[in-house]
Amino acid sequence: MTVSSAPGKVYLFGEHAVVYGEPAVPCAIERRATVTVDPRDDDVVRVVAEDLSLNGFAVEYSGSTDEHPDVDVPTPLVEAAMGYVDAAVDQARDAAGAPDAGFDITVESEIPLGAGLGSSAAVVVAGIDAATRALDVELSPREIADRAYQAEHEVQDGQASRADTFASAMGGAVRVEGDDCQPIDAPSLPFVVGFDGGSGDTGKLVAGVRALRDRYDFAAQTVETIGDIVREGEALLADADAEAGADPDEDLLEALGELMNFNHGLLEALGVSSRSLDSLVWAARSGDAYGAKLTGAGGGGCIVALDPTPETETALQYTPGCEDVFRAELATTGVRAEDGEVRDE
Ligand SMILES: Nc1ncnc2c1ncn2[C@@H]1O[C@H](COP(=O)(O)OP(=O)(O)OP(=O)(O)O)[C@@H](O)[C@H]1O
Ligand SMILES: C[C@@](O)(CCO)CC(=O)[O-]
Ligand SMILES: [Mg+2]
Repeated sequence: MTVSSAPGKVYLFGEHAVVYGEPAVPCAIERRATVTVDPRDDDVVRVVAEDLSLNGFAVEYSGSTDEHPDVDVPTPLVEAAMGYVDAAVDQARDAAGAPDAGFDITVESEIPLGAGLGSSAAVVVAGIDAATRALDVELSPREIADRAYQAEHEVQDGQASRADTFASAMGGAVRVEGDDCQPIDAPSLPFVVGFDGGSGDTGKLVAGVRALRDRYDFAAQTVETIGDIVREGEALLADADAEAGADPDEDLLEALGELMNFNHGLLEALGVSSRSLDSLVWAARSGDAYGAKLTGAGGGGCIVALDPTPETETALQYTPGCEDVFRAELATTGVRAEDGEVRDE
């Protein structure tokens, strides 16, 4: 049996624009998905994913998505829901040259689904690591990131960047621009996450931005301007030259917060915010956060704010429609074995 975990993430800046080659800075956070894999003697894949509740049903099915799942919901819904796990299994089989490998898989996760915290990337990254190790293949975190990106790309109909999967596989703060993915040094940023209880469909939201961008030059320019915000933010982080994990100074937080606010405004213009996300963003700002923005694909789910004091958490807790508030620590480790195996670096 192999067990692997991988973290979710928040975007300091740059979601959506990163899909079109602009840079982005996602940061891995200490909320993890854990995948347990037991190899089988046959070619069946059996997945237990209790968090995956469709119309109130937990999904458990056998035989990859080719066989009829044992739940009382329409097959296309289950197929859509299981897409990421299936894609991770395909990548692991491919990496091991074992197209007929069967597995019993259990997915457990602390990351709300479809809420902008990268649950899909964490499940895919942890799934590929656990399933390849179950087949006696050890991939480096970069190789896992690359395969996890292929999986997300496939499930999201060709509309995915490397950002979520790279952050989840490597941990820490990272910078992604097209195929260029690098870890970066960032101070310990005081992230506060507010969750509206909702979710958005990443593939659909990305398709919506693409349509706007194809239709209007000013939407294409908006995407480029998000890239400018990211470049400005990176320069601030580089100038601050803070040691990874050090406490950031107030000037840096103020400047980063201003850029986050600007970034949120442009995401809103691109149609990926929502009434409740906007309301959480404004609650965080009135709670004295340095800045606040939606994180991830949007449509519903989470916002991220910067505040070292408890004020933003308190303001969010008292905001109608806010289901959960928590402080998100930077996850310094990306994908890792939870079964005692030590990775060769
Ligand atoms: N615990 C889980 N068990 C099984 N599948 C999961 C789990 N968590 C996430 N997934 C898969 O990931 C999908 C959600 O991915 P999606 O990309 O829409 O949102 P996200 O990754 O949480 O947010 P974002 O991409 O905006 O950061 C779920 O529909 C499911 O297919
Ligand atoms: C919206 C998006 O930029 C981030 C989703 O967390 C999509 C992607 O990068 O694949
Ligand atoms: Mg996702």
